[in-house]
Amino acid sequence: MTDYLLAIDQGTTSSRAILFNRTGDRVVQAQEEFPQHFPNDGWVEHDPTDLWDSTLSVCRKVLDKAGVMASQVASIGITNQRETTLLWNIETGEPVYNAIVWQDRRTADYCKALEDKGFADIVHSKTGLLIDSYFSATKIRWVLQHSLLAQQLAAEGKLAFGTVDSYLIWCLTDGEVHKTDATNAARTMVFNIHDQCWDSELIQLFGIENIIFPQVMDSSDDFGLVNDRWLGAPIPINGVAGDQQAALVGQACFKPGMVKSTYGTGCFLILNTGDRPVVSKHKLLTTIGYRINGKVSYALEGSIFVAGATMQWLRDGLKLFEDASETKSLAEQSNYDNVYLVPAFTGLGAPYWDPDARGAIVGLTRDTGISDIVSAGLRSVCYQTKDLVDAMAKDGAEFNSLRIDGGMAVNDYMAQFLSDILEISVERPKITETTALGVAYLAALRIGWFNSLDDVTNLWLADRAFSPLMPAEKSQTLYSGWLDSVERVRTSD
Ligand SMILES: Nc1ncnc2c1ncn2[C@@H]1O[C@H](COP(=O)(O)OP(=O)(O)O)[C@@H](O)[C@H]1O
Ligand SMILES: O=P(O)(O)OC[C@H](O)CO
Repeated sequence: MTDYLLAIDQGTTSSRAILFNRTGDRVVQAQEEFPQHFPNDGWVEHDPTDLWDSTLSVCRKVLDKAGVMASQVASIGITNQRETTLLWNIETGEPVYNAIVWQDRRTADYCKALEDKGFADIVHSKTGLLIDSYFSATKIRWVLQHSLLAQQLAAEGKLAFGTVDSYLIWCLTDGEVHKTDATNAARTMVFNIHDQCWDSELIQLFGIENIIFPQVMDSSDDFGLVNDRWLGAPIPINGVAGDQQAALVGQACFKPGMVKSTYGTGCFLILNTGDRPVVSKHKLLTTIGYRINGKVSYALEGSIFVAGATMQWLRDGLKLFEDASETKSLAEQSNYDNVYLVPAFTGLGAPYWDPDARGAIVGLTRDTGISDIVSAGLRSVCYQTKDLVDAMAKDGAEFNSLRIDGGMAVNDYMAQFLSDILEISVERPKITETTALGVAYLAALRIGWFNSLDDVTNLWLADRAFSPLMPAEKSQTLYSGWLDSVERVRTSD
């Protein structure tokens, strides 16, 4: 009897596997962190072997812990950090360079030059994205320019590109399958989100021809069989989605106007816009929410590069506490409102898009203490969310509740302050690992465990709702202090 779904969540700082049962309950979970490499200012890399080894290891661990055999797993779903770029030999699987991570800013100058030459409109109209080093295309170009092996393989027609999902699918199927899904493809800056195909004009613009791009599938589809040597049985892969889009599914945001915000390493606010790709005038991204049975649901996205990563920096860099779970009680001890932490460690994302900005702590006085800085760190995530919500409002999207999830969402101080600053209700679901849950649902849909997305809607359960408690006037004063602080670190308009 195949009673389980295995969700793989390959994130920026850790790989996780979660085993779910038929009703979407989490049975067992395993997680492994892996090293981050920062070879230069603004550069962030992962060793592809770490991504693969940690993924395989957590899959084996969950099966082991649960006492479940691979033959009892009906299907696998893969969700992943998006945009992160890998290039490998399609015949041997040997990567030609480290994975260049979404946060990496090494191609910022090249992106600026493209903008100056007037290419922003064509890129935006085809991909829904702004020209930025965040996305895969210019990372691919960088590897091609700096790796002789990559050039040689490209010339021989053997150089494969993929985001993390494709690389893991390639590894899991022992090189049999080179596929991705539409949500991941939509983050590469060479995928036409209207025609649903790789765009040859953009591929030429970025000078990344002669590369083998993965076949683009629905998010709920057939992605091949895991080779039985890895887990002990040939399990099919039936769900694939970028982690932020998987969270949209896990949060059951299926109606146009529904919105979720996921707080992991970064924070990503995604609004479902239905079958209509909405074009932002305020530097938000148009992207694909999910594609099921060939039907695309579009979304509007605001991307913040640093959310939970601020907590990691306060813990590992400043050594202010030992565990992120201490931050709630620390922040509650703070009596100061005027300390602001602007976590622009790798520039600022939406709606500023300023890759050269760097972080700052503003408003320090002689008696500022650890609790004030921790509280400023948690609040910075809420202020940044408000930046996104305001940008969406200017684009005509107003909403009166927001569903939150991700590692940071368990923090009640953060959730309450978020509600206060946004002046709307903030809802937290019972399962905050909605990313893994979402991709498990996508797999379940494909294998017939669910008939439609309505089944997912029926499973969504609230844990707690937070309503605004702060007087609106105070909330607005605090936010204007944030805007002033951001102005101090910005390098461009
Ligand atoms: N109780 C907490 N309060 C605040 N931040 C937290 C808490 N628990 C975890 N985090 C932060 O959440 C992040 C982990 O979330 P996760 O969704 O696993 O991220 P990712 O998928 O990006 O690796 C870390 O950056 C961590 O610092
Ligand atoms: O690793 P996360 O959860 O912060 O997600 C990373 C995003 O997918 C980057 O776009």
